[in-house]
Amino acid sequence: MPGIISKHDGNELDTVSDAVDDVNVLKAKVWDSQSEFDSTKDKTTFRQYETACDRVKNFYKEQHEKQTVEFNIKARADFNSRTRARMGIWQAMEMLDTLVDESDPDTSLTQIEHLLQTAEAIRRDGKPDWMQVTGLIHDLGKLLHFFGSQGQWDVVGDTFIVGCAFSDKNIYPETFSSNPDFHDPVYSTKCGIYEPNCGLDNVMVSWGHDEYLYHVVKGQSSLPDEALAMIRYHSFYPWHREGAYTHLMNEKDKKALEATRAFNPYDLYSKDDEPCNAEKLRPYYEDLIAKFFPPEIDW
Ligand SMILES: O[C@H]1[C@H](O)[C@@H](O)[C@H](O)[C@@H](O)[C@H]1O
Ligand SMILES: [Fe+2]
Ligand SMILES: [Fe+2]
Repeated sequence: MPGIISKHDGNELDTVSDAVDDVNVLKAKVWDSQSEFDSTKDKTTFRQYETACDRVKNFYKEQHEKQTVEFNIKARADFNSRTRARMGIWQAMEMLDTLVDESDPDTSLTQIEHLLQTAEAIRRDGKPDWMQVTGLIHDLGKLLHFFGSQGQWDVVGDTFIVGCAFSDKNIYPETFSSNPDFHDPVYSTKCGIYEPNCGLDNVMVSWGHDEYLYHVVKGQSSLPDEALAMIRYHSFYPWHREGAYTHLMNEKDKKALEATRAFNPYDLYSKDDEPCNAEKLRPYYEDLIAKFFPPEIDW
């Protein structure tokens, strides 16, 4: 009977794709442990969500409940409907500095510190100019918080895909059961509203600082595609670290994944580096910024 055959095939395919996912997780972990970034650090002390404080736990509970397909469509429409500000990169960094990120268990330093620590770690490893600038700007999308966001749940934190089943590779996966999409007959299926292997350009990654900054930077800088991938996916841990959502990837995304993984250690493990001297570093980074950006851009 065709029904039985297709069900049987489907199950086998699911098992194979789960196995592929598991291999990807292992690869990501091996890659991470071998990454050339500071081998003296104990990397197991970062991202400890089980033992994180209530501030972090409450943040994700709210985010996982409120990031629905409906919200994501509205957020993108709102983004396209207006320009929020016009300013240069350094000014944007200064503006962001007052934000304290509620989702982050690993740093209580200011955002400017985190941006400089990331860029400096990349620079110390002798990586190219464009990657240093990417480190310097990668979290500037958190400016959304000053541009009418509803809270922090639509700005910071790890990202995931909406419109298809929430992966259990997300942190606190049980909290998705409070999201109305969790019970939706289409959104709760493996591919949901998407075609298998449709490519991540064609899916909605939960709205926040990554997606926002990606769109801001794309048309207004000369940064390469790898930099855009690093910006767009740096919070997409279930994908770049845990190997989830591979069934939605296409060929192009393989390069994006490689770039994102190359960037991640600098973002994450620089969080306990010594604080930087912003005014001393400023001339160096202003020169770099000028190589890739005009003096002011639309936000
Ligand atoms: O808490 C952090 C923080 O908000 C980062 O900016 C984001 O990129 C990470 O994914 C998240 O875990
Ligand atoms: Fe980030
Ligand atoms: Fe960051």
